[in-house]
Amino acid sequence: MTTTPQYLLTLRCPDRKGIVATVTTLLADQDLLIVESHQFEDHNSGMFFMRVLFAPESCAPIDLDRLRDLFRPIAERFDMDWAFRDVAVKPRVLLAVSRFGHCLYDLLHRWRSGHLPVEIVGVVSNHDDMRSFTEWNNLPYHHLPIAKGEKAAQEARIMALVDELDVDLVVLARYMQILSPELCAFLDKRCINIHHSFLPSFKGAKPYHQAHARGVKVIGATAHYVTTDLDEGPIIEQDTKRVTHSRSADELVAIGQEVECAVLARAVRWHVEGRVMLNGDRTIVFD
Ligand SMILES: Nc1nc2c(c(=O)[nH]1)N[C@@H](CN(C=O)c1ccc(C(=O)N[C@@H](CCC(=O)O)C(=O)O)cc1)CN2
Repeated sequence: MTTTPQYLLTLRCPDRKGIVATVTTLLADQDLLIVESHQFEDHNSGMFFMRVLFAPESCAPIDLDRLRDLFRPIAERFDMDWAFRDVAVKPRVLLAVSRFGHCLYDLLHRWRSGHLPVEIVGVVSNHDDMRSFTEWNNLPYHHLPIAKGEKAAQEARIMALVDELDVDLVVLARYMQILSPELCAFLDKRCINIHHSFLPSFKGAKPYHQAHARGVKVIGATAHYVTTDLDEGPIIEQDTKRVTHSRSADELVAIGQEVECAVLARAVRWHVEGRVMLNGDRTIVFD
């Protein structure tokens, strides 16, 4: 059964009268039907954000470059940062993992079940633990260990892989290495990490043990874009789970894994569906 082609417009610009009217008039003039539309004005920054999913009335594919040419004068008039994309073109995703596989298993299950609109092009790791599971999923496994003092060389191989595989998004699915400022800059706005705490609490490598020592009654997980400042990147999604005094640190680890998987999967899906827009050090999520 052929599905109607769908396209996405995302934009941000200084807020002023007539943005929505002008954008939707152009789409209507081109016989394009709006399927879903979200907009938000940030009073503090005076910036306006918009996401429009649209489809051709004719149900026939459109010439996206022609639409871009028609839209460009509008974008210049409103000083927009904008992008059109064909929803059928799936973003190419590279997953990164260390020893804990729960987020990797979950993402690959959702992908194989058709619940994640991406093309997973491989898995990279500084350990060999997840090779068999990855290759069982018919995906290439790139084992890039970090020899003492060789972090820069290992990161250079990661950057080369990202270019070779034409990767649109790197997902740190419990990749337990701190990325250098150079790698963060190379992956700017296209690298999502799952941190196993309800940020800003308990940054660093062992948040569940920190949480247990603090005696918290709620634990959680946070998906965020990766920046040089550890666990400080713009937050995309968070969730929590109540816990009691009776839980050991290891039990918190087990309870938290469920939350990590759900939070990371939502953040990745929203990112690849163009539902996440950066607003300074924060995000706007049109879910
Ligand atoms: N530049 C960034 N790199 C990474 C981030 C980030 O936000 N910015 N997030 C981490 C993931 N993470 C927590 O979510 C995390 C990973 C690793 C560590 C850490 O201290 N690692 C040690 C080595 C630990 C080991 O070998 O097991 C280290 O790198 O020296 C803290 C937090 C991913 N990277």
